[in-house]
Amino acid sequence: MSLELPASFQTRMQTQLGAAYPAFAQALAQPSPTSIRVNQAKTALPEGLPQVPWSETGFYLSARPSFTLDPLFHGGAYYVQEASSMFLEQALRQCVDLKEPLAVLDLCGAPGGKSTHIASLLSPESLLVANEVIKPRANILAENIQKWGSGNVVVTNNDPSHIGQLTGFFDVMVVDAPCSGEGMFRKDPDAMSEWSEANVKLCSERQRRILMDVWDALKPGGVLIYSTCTYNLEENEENLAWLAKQQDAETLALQLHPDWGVTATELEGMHGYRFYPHQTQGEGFFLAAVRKTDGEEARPYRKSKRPFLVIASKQEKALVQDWLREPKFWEIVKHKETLRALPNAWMLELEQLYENLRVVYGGIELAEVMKNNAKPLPALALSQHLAEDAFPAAEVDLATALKYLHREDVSLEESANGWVLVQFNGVALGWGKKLQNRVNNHYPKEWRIRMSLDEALQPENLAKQFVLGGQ
Ligand SMILES: C[S@@+](CC[C@H](N)C(=O)[O-])C[C@H]1O[C@@H](n2cnc3c(N)ncnc32)[C@H](O)[C@@H]1O
Repeated sequence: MSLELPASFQTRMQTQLGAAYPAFAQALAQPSPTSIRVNQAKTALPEGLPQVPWSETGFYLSARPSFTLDPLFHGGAYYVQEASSMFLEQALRQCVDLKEPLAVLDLCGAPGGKSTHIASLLSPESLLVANEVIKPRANILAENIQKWGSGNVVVTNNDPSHIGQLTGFFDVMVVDAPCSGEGMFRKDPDAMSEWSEANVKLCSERQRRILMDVWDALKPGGVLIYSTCTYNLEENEENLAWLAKQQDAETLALQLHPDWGVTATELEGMHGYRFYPHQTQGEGFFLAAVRKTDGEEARPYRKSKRPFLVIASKQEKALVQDWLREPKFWEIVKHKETLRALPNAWMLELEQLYENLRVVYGGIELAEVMKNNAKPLPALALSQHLAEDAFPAAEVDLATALKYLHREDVSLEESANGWVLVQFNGVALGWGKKLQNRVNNHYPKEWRIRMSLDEALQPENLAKQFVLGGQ
């Protein structure tokens, strides 16, 4: 495969890389590597897969399987993520004390690669706000957050300028900015057809606006991690140098292992890290960690008279009290018919978020309550916090798991009547309700597998190995 790179992009890269340009161009003609990041809260790390060097839970696959046909993918046991972007892990581990309870923002969150990664790295006592400005993309982010199952995450759908009004709210902010996508050319040829000099300029200006809009929401002393998947200086080093002129900001140096092949860069005292496909096994990527050296502290938040979060009644709480592993950790709130669990320690901050932002999803959606009856919701099935004995589980084979995820009728022979957690290889997929002579499939319509399963259900295909060794 050889890519027809835009002429002025080639000229730019020749200037930037000099003698290394032919190796770069050659690497772009190779297929892009496939990698996944494993959710250790749901499954063990695989044995025998080559590791992404800068991530403890990142692994390369030798080929790209049909992830849609792997139930563990739907169960949030792993996330398919480009390897270079997993370098975020190094920035967080090296610049932030992850044992502390932190308020963290992922500003440009959809579809959720970095948000799910951050959620796994934070302590359970932390709070992550995963934001996405484009509504349909915010819904996809919310779906992936529910499947990952962390619980201490709120998904919002706001413009950076709205979030910027939460002065001094966040200890850490990740800005994985929309960019011209030069680093994605071999993976996503559409990025190449949309590339132009004018678009690079437009992206750079938009990134500056985003950084300025959200800056006030970072605490003084807090860390902002800026990343793009593009190579040009305008969207990377030049933006950081510009930021340092506008605000009290300095970059933090990261320790690199020489084997990683990551390139350290510097412009006007601001440091960044570059991933080139001829030097690292991954796509093009840029990252810098910035510390805010001065600025306004958070103002004390005064709850408004009408609370935005309504605490559930004693009777309502009693319906779900045995469903979570550590009930004391959570506060149960009610909105319309829905009961949700939110981390107790963050209720004041959550009140502020619900008052000021458009919250698409928060905490763990537990149940819909009707006439003193609680119907468990999909997010609870996929939650890392579901109490083990709260519901009977039915382990199903691959064919049944796929039919369940396709929203077909399935039979769960062994289980008693009532709500049953459908699971594959020990990973929960969702709810079934067993009645006298049938099972109601409660997998959400919006999440169902849409492709035909005819071919996948052929015995020879069912026998194939899956990504994490299940079958
Ligand atoms: C590089 S993608 C984020 C990928 C994501 N962090 C992940 O790891 O899965 C950039 C995101 O920024 C969003 N975006 C576009 N314009 C924006 C703007 N003006 N302000 C903030 N975000 C924007 C896009 O919708 C897109 O989801």
